[in-house]
Amino acid sequence: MIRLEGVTRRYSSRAGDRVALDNVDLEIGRGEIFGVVGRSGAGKSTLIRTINRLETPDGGRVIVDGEDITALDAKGLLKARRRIGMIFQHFNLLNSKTIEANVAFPLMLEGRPKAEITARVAELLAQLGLAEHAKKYPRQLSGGQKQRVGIARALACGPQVLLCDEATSALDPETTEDILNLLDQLNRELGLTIVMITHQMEVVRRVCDRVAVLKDGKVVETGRTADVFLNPAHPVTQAMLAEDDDGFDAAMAPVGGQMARLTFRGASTYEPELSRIARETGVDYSILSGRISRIRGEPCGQLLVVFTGGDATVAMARLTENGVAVEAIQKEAR
Ligand SMILES: Nc1ncnc2c1ncn2[C@@H]1O[C@H](COP(=O)(O)OP(=O)(O)OP(=O)(O)O)[C@@H](O)[C@H]1O
Repeated sequence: MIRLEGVTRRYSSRAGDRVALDNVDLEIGRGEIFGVVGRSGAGKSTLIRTINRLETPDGGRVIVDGEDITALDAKGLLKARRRIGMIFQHFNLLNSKTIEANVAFPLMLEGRPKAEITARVAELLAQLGLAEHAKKYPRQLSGGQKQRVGIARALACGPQVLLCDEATSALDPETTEDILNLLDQLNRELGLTIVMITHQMEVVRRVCDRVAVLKDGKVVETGRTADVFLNPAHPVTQAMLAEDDDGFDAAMAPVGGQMARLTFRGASTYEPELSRIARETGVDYSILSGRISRIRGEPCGQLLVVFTGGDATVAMARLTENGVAVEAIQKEAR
């Protein structure tokens, strides 16, 4: 659905040249929810803005639904943008206009007939639970309601793609959950392809099918969210996930024995494999840290344990045979 091929974007300033995107290749499938994460300044905003050409790349191509966005003239670009909606961290609503006028705005720009606009706006406001707010102004709404208006406006022209620029970063956790549920629902019901940039790992864990990690304008890691989050390969991914976790430092644990990280996925998450195998092999274990959660709906758990007594190597082999991913950790090496 969306393909970035060798996309490069440079900025020049008095302080010197800066490469915000460095030869980025990325493929996002139709109907996917795709997350882009990275530290501040990694190039996330620049990347998402090349998809609707709010940023024009210096090199490379951006293909959306078979069309080269980078090659379009002004008229072609306007047309293409109807297929690509966007929402923002601070909503970017027109504060002097009512909610219904905000949602009507892109349809008016398109010159649609008045009766059609009225009907479409009513439909969108009802769909997003905003009907009772139609005559209000943005300042009279909460952050979550404002983001719903942003989504209604972004959907007005019936896009295939929705770009979300830190769409939940200004919202409290409960409202974030509400907006993520809504995006999830729109993805399923409309088949909408969603690209979201965020610094909130929890947002990716909750809704993204796949994720890309950016560092210094380069994609350093990409894959299915569960694969990347349970087994992060790049140091920046590892660091961002560790900050998001409880910050537990295994090296500080005052225990001897064989330390291991165990990863359970799918149904095995709920099976008592560890205690069964410990009993059968005669090892003892202490749990140093643990987390059981869902990543994009898939149950998964990760435990950091120390095996003492018995033969830890046998216990780890048995766990592996039973579908648990086992990573032995050399304490000194951490
Ligand atoms: N208009 C601009 N002019 C000059 N440099 C820019 C401009 N926009 C972005 N940059 C630089 O490009 C790099 C990438 O910026 P970008 O905003 O894409 O990163 P980001 O990952 O979205 O960061 P943040 O999470 O802080 O928003 C940064 O070094 C930034 O300073």
